[in-house]
Amino acid sequence: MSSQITDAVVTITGGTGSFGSTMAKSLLAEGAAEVRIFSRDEAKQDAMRHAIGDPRLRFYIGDVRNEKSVQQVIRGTDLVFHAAALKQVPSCEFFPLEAVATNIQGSANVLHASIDAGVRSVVCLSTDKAVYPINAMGMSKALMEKTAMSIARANQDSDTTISVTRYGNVMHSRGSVIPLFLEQLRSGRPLTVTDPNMTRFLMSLAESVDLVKYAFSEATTGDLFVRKAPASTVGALLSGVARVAGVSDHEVNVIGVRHGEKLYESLLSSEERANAEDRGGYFRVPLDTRSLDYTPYFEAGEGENAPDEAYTSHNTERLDVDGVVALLETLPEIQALQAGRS
Ligand SMILES: O=c1ccn([C@@H]2O[C@H](COP(=O)(O)OP(=O)(O)O[C@H]3O[C@H](CO)[C@H](O)[C@H](O)[C@H]3O)[C@@H](O)[C@H]2O)c(=O)[nH]1
Repeated sequence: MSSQITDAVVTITGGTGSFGSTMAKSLLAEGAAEVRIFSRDEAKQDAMRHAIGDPRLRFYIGDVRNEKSVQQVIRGTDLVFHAAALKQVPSCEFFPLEAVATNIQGSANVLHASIDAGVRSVVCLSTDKAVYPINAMGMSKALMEKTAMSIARANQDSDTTISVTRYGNVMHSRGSVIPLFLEQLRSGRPLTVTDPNMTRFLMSLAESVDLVKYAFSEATTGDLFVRKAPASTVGALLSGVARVAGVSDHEVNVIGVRHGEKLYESLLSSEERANAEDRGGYFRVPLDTRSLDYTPYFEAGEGENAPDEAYTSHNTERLDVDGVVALLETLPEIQALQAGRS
């Protein structure tokens, strides 16, 4: 794996986010020749430049919607991690065409530019919200996946391997529920809980970086990878967060399910799971290589595997409060919080 990174030129689209900066540090530590950060916001780029301070880190202002800017950063690149996206459920709900432009059309720009430039491998980041999508963010990510797969199918003889990774909620990510609960506990406000029985997959940022690297080193073009992950109810998560914060007595305010929100998430649909290869810690769903012959879709059966049960946050390994606490205590942010208290 390292040998593929050593001396490589890597582009990370949407590279100033928490995924991008963690991945960039890891690539630099593994001996990448150059890591190109492609994003829209010069202030975030400046902050990252100061925080990491490595001359091999190069910054490109641009937008995945703008083909020219994408072509410019990708020229001369060996590997691409495509993380740029509109990810917030409400903003995509209000502005779905913006999600189409960035998440679907922008991804197509990245993929075409990568093939044209002879990039070795492109990994596109997707989300559990793309499975049985109910909101515009998930729908646009589902279509990004389909776009990636159709471009992979049409370019199987090219030098470029295209793959997709899907992961669920990243614990303690910006704007997510764990920092919100911590802030509510710190300020003595009631904890706002949507539905204590709702479940979510739990994954750390380090694990999401591992999944993307796994896809990069293992993929045949058109593969989709999912990392198996435990889940918990929001009720158990809340109790776990309170315990690591050292708060035993707190008020809970049940606010109800938010717009566009599911009771549980799925990482694999039932059809995908039936066709998935179980690789221990990961599932690999290979490309459906059917040609442009429409007949098998409409008239003939193909003896495919019968649909299995979907892989969801309701039926994966379920952590109780002790399990949630053990997982939380592996996060650097929680370790810093606990160190500050002792
Ligand atoms: O005040 C709150 C906020 C959230 N939750 C619950 O906590 C869980 C996690 O909520 P997050 O907001 O952390 O994560 P979401 O699954 O809702 O989705 C988040 O991650 C997505 C990426 O997958 C998008 O970025 C999205 O906009 C962002 O909210 C959910 O069950 C939610 O109902 C609460 O109980 N109380």
